[in-house]
Amino acid sequence: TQTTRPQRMLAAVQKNATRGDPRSVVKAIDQFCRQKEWAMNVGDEKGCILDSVVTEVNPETVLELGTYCGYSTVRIASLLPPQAKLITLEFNPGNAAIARQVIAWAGLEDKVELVEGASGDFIPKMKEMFGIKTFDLVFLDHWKDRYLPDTKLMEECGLLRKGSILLADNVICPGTPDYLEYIRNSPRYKSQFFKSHLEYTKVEDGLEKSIFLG
Ligand SMILES: C[C@H](C[C@H]1O[C@@H](n2cnc3c(N)ncnc32)[C@H](O)[C@@H]1O)NC(=O)c1cc(-c2ccc(F)cc2)cc(O)c1O
Ligand SMILES: [Mg+2]
Repeated sequence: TQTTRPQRMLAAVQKNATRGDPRSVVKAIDQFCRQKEWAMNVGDEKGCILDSVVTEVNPETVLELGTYCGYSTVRIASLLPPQAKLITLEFNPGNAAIARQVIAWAGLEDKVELVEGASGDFIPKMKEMFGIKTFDLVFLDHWKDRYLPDTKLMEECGLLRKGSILLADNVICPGTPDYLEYIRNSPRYKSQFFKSHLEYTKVEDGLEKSIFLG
């Protein structure tokens, strides 16, 4: 029977990456996507920008929306301080199952809570489920038309504090026009655009980094 692309990606990790070595997992996925099959990971070019933001923020609490296969989860978790926690939401069960195994191969399962479900259902439950008061960093990489409603939901649920950072993938391609319009014009955010390219291609894309002003 036919395997899925996430399954083939996991097989490449298990074949080419060293257990417990997050950088080798990231490298194996990037090689798979460049040499074998394109996949919608944030990728190596935007991944370096992600790494620099994570390092700068040095967050204790991180929320990732849209785990996919766990590529950005591994990049982020590998840079977190010892007690830090990364909560990642993925509603496709097949993708969640692969992501769990990718995260485990990297040896990062203790830093990551993968929740299988939709962001809209789980964002309001973050406090009760994980005792999280606010998130220091949020990485938005899920359905592009959910960035705006989920940002408003996080505001309403009091999950953002003065200084919380939102980092959004794909603001050019596929694009998140309503989110960009809101976040760039709201007096409650200060935003910065990082020009880059769609993962593994020359197509223009970029990340939007926004700081919540309270
Ligand atoms: C949306 C996906 C990423 C994952 O997000 C999960 N998801 C969704 N909505 C929710 C939710 N509401 N809650 C929890 N999880 C959720 C899903 O199941 C996928 O696994 N990402 C993309 O579609 C994506 C697409 C492209 C892309 C660009 C050019 C093309 F020609 C074709 C595709 C590039 C990217 O960089 C992406 O990130
Ligand atoms: Mg993306």
